[in-house]
Amino acid sequence: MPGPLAGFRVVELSTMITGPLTGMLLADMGADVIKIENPEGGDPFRSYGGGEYSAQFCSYNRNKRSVAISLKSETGRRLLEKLVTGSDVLIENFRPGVMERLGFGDERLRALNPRLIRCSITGFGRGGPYSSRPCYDAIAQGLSGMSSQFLDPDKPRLAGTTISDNVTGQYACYGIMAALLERERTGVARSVDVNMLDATMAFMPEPFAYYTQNGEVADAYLRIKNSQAYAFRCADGKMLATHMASQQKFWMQFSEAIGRPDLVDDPRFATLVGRVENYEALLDIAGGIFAEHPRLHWIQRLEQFDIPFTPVNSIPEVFEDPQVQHLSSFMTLSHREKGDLTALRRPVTFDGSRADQPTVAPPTLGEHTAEVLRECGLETGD
Ligand SMILES: CC(C)(COP(=O)(O)OP(=O)(O)OC[C@H]1O[C@@H](n2cnc3c(N)ncnc32)[C@H](O)[C@@H]1OP(=O)(O)O)[C@@H](O)C(=O)NCCC(=O)NCCSC(=O)C(=O)O
Repeated sequence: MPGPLAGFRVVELSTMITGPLTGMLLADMGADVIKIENPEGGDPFRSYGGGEYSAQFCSYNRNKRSVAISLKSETGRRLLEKLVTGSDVLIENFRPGVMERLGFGDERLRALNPRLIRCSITGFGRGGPYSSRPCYDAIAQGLSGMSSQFLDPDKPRLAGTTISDNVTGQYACYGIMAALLERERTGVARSVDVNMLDATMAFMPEPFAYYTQNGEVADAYLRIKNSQAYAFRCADGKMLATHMASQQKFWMQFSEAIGRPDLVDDPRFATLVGRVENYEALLDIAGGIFAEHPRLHWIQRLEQFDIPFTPVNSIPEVFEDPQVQHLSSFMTLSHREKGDLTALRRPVTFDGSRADQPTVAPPTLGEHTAEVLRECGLETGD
């Protein structure tokens, strides 16, 4: 595999999003990631929507190898033992206690390979009153206070995208990278623990700071007002968002762009604080103006006046967006049996080039079982 982590081996015992994302972030950097799956259907994410190659599963498992083997069988245990001995990192996102029951608790792992960096992802940590509960994205969003931050207090909504899961996977990767760097320098391999509750709170430090420093809760509406973000519906029904930021020059240019230079002298809107206080009034005035022309008109006009703005793109529109096309953000992965698949590229490039981006399609269940067993000197059924 090309990439800066080429030569590092990772064993991934993970399902759904958190652990698989962590593994994929390392695989995207060139690590050899071996995902061990329960032969009974594999990662449950595979069968979301039927089949074993769902869009959900494919989003988090490219550039990996899949081994389908029961870790409760003799061969499975021997394989894991060999893999642990020859790997740099082990990622698991089971509930606390599962690794011990499988016979691979901390002490055993350390004894098998003192250089192994073990990364454990849990819902709530390895101890404490909730530690044995099952955890999914919605649970961490609710417990962390994140759900309460979404507008309507009578109907708190979950963020549609799986923010807690994805953020946890990224923090786990951050921990692993730091541990790897330290191990390379000092020879000491540490255990990395990340839990979804802490990760989600760490992702949104502002409401906690705002509450402790100002004694009140800044809800999402207040934050939008403070951030000077506006969304408008244009004449063709399409949405457009602008950001006035804190800079006065953008406000002046905006007033000109919408044909209302007089607003600059309006005392309600003259300062940032005024515009926050009179957010609704400004939204009404500008909203009426945006409703007069289709979105394309406004895109051209706001660009001409150097306003920070964006169309609120639908997912199909993202593919068509000229900047997304310029960045080549998507790539095609080809699988021998499954055909072509469109996938996002790694969002990090080195030396201005995409050349070291690994491009292996997600594996089918057990695609590499025989290959990995052979590499470990084992035969199926041993
Ligand atoms: C996701 C979970 C709720 C799933 O709960 P469970 O299905 O009850 O799994 P557990 O982790 O408790 O236990 C896993 C069991 O599978 C067994 N197991 C695992 N792999 C194997 C293989 N290869 N062979 C045989 N048996 C296996 C393992 O030994 C355990 O058995 P026994 O020892 O016999 O019990 C939980 O794992 C969890 O809370 N994980 C931590 C937080 C997390 O990452 N959540 C998912 C985020 S993704 C997400 O939220 C989202 O998609 O949305």
